[in-house]
Amino acid sequence: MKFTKMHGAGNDYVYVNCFEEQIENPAEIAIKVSNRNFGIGSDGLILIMPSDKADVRMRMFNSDGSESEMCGNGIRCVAKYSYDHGIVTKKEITAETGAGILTLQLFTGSDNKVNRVRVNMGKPRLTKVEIPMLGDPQDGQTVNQPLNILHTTFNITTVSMGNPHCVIFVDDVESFQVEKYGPLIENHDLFPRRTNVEFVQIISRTEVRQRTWERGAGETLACGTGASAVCVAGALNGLTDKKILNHLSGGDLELEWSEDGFLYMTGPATEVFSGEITL
Ligand SMILES: N[C@H](CCC[C@H](N)C(=O)O)C(=O)O
Repeated sequence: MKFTKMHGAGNDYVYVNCFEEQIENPAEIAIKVSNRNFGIGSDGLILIMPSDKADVRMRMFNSDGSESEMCGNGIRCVAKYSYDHGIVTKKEITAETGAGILTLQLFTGSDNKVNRVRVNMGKPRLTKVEIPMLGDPQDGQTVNQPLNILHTTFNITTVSMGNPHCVIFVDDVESFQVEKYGPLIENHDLFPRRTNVEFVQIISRTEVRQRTWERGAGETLACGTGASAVCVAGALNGLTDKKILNHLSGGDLELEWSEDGFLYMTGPATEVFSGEITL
């Protein structure tokens, strides 16, 4: 199988060009190639596919083999690959994802290769049914609600960007035990399809620092849908403005929850190397 290794702010995936390759068992391949000792090493597998609804289609699989509806860092790299390798020739393209058809603006460097992408991530979904999460649908949005984990009470705000996110604001994110609490919340009964978990320290009304425990992948260096959810959660809680700079462990993302209701994410996309692997 031919592949290209790419990352968005350190959130790294193995990409397969399915305009040229056919992948029969993506979940199994995701587990195998993601292994950082016995495989290629990545946070998961992303397929770049033809679409009859958009310029390209993305399917995304976490390192545990589970498929997600959307991947923010991944879709920027899909756009980069598609332009750099001639699948698309325009600098504004559409991509079919599990979260709907998204519009992306591509920015190139002096080498005419894409290095930054601005994604219209769509509108955040805020009802319990849309997250999805248990609870009375009549209760409306989940903003700053208590959740007890191991005798500690966390105040959670839940947002879907097509995939579920549970956002928790903490005083000191660097010292926070992400690996202790992340999996307990990811797999909590409250979330029938599990959830991604974002731990966020407010730096100012326009700047935050985020660490992420991802559904199906563990702690990653960045999470684009998670950063989008954090932008929404910060505004809903009155802690941030609707346009923020998010410092993730692997790099920075710019987020804006615009007046039109759409969430815009802007960030880097980097190609590391290409190769071939016998599975
Ligand atoms: N683990 C996520 C998918 C990857 C999201 C993240 N890598 C991003 O950049 O949005 C989930 O199962 O919903």
